Amino acid sequence: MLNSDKQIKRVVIKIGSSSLTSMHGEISRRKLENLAEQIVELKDAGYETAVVSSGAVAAGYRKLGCLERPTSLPEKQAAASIGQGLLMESYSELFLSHGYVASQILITRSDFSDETRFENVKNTMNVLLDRGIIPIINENDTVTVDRLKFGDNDTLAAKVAGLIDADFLIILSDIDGLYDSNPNDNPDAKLLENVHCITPEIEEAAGDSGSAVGTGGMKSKIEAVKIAMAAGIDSFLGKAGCEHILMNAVNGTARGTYFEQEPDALNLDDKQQWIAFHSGPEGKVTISSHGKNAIIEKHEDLYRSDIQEVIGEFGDGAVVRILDETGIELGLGRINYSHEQLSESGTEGEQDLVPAIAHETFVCALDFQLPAIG
Ligand SMILES: Nc1ncnc2c1ncn2[C@@H]1O[C@H](COP(=O)(O)OP(=O)(O)O)[C@@H](O)[C@H]1O
Ligand SMILES: N[C@@H](CCC(=O)OP(=O)(O)O)C(=O)O
Repeated sequence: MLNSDKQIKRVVIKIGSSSLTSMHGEISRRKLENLAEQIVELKDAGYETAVVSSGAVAAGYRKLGCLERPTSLPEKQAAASIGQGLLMESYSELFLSHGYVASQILITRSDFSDETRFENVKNTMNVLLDRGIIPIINENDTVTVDRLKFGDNDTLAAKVAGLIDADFLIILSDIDGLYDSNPNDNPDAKLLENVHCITPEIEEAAGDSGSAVGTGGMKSKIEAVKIAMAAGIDSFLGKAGCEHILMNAVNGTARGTYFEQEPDALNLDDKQQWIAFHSGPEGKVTISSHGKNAIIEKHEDLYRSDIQEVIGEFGDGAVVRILDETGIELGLGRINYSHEQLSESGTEGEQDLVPAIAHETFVCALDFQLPAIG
């Protein structure tokens, strides 16, 4: 049940492979029609909707000649290049029959880690949404290498939700919500209807995928929810195929799990979200207890004189991890000096002209559950 009075206008809907395809590696027309009708129901009611759709590999592997979902990267990429086209063809045709235009956006992680490309994707999506188009987003599977992948579309959906300042993230899966333990292992697992904070117990309960086509399992859905929460976006996790699940989800009455932050929770602004989730930190700095006190307790800038050790190589403007004297990670921030400049000694006066890390570019690990950043 959604308790807050927050107005929902812009919604990101993530649809997992199993919610779109049959067990035999083909698009399920019945499932897709049902989903398209539900998205149209939201559009007709005035919601702006962006869809993050998985299913490219699952929809294409059979036509590639594989009997089951392939595991090698080239075969997955080849399957995706078949399946993605088929998926888009179906989405376009179904939405057009209801008077809506669909568009395709394929992105890679490097499109998000490059600030200019990040802005471009954002501007493109905003134009599409403002004009009533339904963007269908997926990872550009055919060109990404494992090391540089988002990896799963759950976290991609949460990052897209943050990118376009969505009000609500709906994750549709083959299960009707988050259970207090993995239902594949425990038949007595109970559905959690409302979650306000991702606790270690929840992380523990979230297991891997139970299906032959899903990839992320509940683990990646919880990672996604953490990203959405940090951006101030509430989420819902429910089962695709249930009647009016999307409309009921935005109305707060659907069966499933609602992830809703406490009203006084801190949120990251756009620039901090980029630092936290997209940048890819390039090095580390260890700071003094004086610096720690300044940036964490007093919310002040950090100066060169507070930096005790520089680890790795980075240019000025890079995002770095900030550690305390004992090596505990305090957070991430944008550094205004290169590693070489920091290693040079300067006079006191020069050191304090430009802060090493301005407080507004600091993302505190104690305030936000920062997911592992690759
Ligand atoms: N605590 C849990 N609660 C619910 N489902 C869980 C949990 N832990 C693991 N799972 C598994 O995660 C699956 C959903 O993830 P996944 O198969 O990747 O779906 P999708 O293809 O929709 O992304 C569920 O069907 C279930 O088997
Ligand atoms: N980009 C991949 C999806 C990967 C993925 O996250 O799948 P799922 O766990 O079903 O949401 C594809 O389209 O096949």
